[in-house]
Amino acid sequence: MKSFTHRQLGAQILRARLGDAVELFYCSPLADRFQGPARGGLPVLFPQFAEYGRLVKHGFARDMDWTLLEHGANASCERLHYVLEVAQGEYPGWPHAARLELKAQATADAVEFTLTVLNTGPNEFSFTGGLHPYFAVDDLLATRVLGLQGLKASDRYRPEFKRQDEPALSLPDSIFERLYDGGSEVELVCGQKRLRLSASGFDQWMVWSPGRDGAQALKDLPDEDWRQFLCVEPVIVSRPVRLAPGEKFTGRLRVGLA
Ligand SMILES: O=P(O)(O)OC[C@H]1O[C@@H](O)[C@H](O)[C@@H](O)[C@@H]1O
Repeated sequence: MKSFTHRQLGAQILRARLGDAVELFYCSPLADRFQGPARGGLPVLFPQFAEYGRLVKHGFARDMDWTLLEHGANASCERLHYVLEVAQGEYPGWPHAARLELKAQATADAVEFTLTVLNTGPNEFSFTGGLHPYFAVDDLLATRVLGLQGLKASDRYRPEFKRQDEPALSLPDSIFERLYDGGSEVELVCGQKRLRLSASGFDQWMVWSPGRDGAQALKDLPDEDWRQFLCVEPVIVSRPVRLAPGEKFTGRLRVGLA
């Protein structure tokens, strides 16, 4: 089985296939022209989500070279295992030590991503972050996210929005950024493609799309490609995870057919 295309920088999975035919992720065709994380696939965000803190946007883990510990495949399964050891004092502004591991596993009916964070230093620390999948869709404007109904939400561009009342979320052609609180399982529906996303450990979903105008501001994304993906991200934002020395966090995202 061959599902994953990946690279050491950020342990970023660029492509993943579910079964024989379903491409899970969008990845920008311009990615190779730019340094840093690719616009697409599955970036890992740690120890800070976006600009919710004083560190660099989305934290430093996506800009560091991880070590590939294992990559194995047989007829029914493919496995990847990356590790990042962060030594105390290595990253300015973050005086802690941690071992991050990203494991990915593809089988015929699901692809699963597991991020663990182990505090390897002498002091407690807290972090935010998560996984930032760019799910490939045929047309963002025909895409719906189900399973968010009743959840509290905060919307960066519509501060009056507080709760999802409609059963389905549909996306506009303008920039969209909404953080949903809770909800361990959602469905992403676009035409024939129906994906079930199940998360554990992470306790919020960030739904993000740059929209038509936002895409023009992103140099690493062709202007018209904003319609080809939607980010539905299992994250930790509002309630940072605290880890005592020796404690470990586990966050998981499973993607299967709905
Ligand atoms: O361009 P970046 O740094 O990869 O971030 C993309 C987007 O990622 C989303 O998770 C954030 O909610 C947005 O605020 C952010 O713009």
